[in-house]
Amino acid sequence: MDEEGFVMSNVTEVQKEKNEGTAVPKVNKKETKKAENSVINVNDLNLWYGSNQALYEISMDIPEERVTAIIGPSGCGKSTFLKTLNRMVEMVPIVKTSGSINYRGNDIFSNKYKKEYLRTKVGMVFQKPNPFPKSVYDNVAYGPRVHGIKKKEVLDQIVEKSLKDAAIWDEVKDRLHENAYGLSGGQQQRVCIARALAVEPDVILMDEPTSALDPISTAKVEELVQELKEKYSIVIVTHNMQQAARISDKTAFFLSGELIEFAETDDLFQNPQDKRTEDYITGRFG
Ligand SMILES: Nc1ncnc2c1ncn2[C@@H]1O[C@H](COP(=O)(O)OP(=O)(O)OP(=O)(O)O)[C@@H](O)[C@H]1O
Repeated sequence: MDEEGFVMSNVTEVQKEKNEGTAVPKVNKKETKKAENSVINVNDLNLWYGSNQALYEISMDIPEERVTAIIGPSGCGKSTFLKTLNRMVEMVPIVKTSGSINYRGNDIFSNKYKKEYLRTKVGMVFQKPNPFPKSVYDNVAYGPRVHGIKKKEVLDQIVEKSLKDAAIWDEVKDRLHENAYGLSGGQQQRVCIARALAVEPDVILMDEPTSALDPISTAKVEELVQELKEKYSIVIVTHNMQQAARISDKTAFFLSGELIEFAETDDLFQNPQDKRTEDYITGRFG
């Protein structure tokens, strides 16, 4: 049975309705044959917003050059977990954590570790496209300029390569100096991905990057994710289980701040080991 087939057989009518509006053209999921190395190791992570605990004893290894999906009902801690991986969650001053996260073997919570460096290497793409009110060119050149790159030829090369890697070059190459707000939502999201790529990240965190997009733009971003995993490790939060099944290699199911199950995506959807995972993917709750 093909990928859509198995998902449809597992996802009930309730869930189909929830995913309504996501009649996304089929994406060819690229199979990864490489040996699995991990890029981020999370151990016994707990997180509190003030006195409210949002994450409980999370341990998982994020694989290198693969797509990891985070699924689970609203409020289960998906975004919190994602934003902890590059310490953006600490922008909320009441946040406290315990446990460890190592990025390429380095403890990201260590005083010696620079958050700015971490956020360059572990970049983020948000739910709603959020270009700066600047030209397409200046959006993509922003990060490299902050890192001190001034030469026009070098910036030109970075901008072109990043836009090509984000599969948007052909659509914007004649509009580089127009305001990015003039692009469609789907184009803006790919410019935001290009902006993230321009500082040469290693890991890309995506927080529901297609939830504000129409099905065609969603398919383009999903295809792009398949291209990007050749070079980058991707972690994507999605509400949409069909999307997780379409594009991810591994899936983590979160519930009430706990990691319930983390497995190869096909295994998690076809043969969930935990009853709570099964109930969720068959639409019994959430
Ligand atoms: N800035 C914040 N201050 C206080 N509590 C927060 C904050 N952000 C999130 N929380 C709490 O942390 C818990 C997890 O929220 P989080 O946004 O990570 O869940 P989620 O699974 O991403 O939800 P959704 O799918 O609705 O986006 C929730 O109980 C939420 O109320």
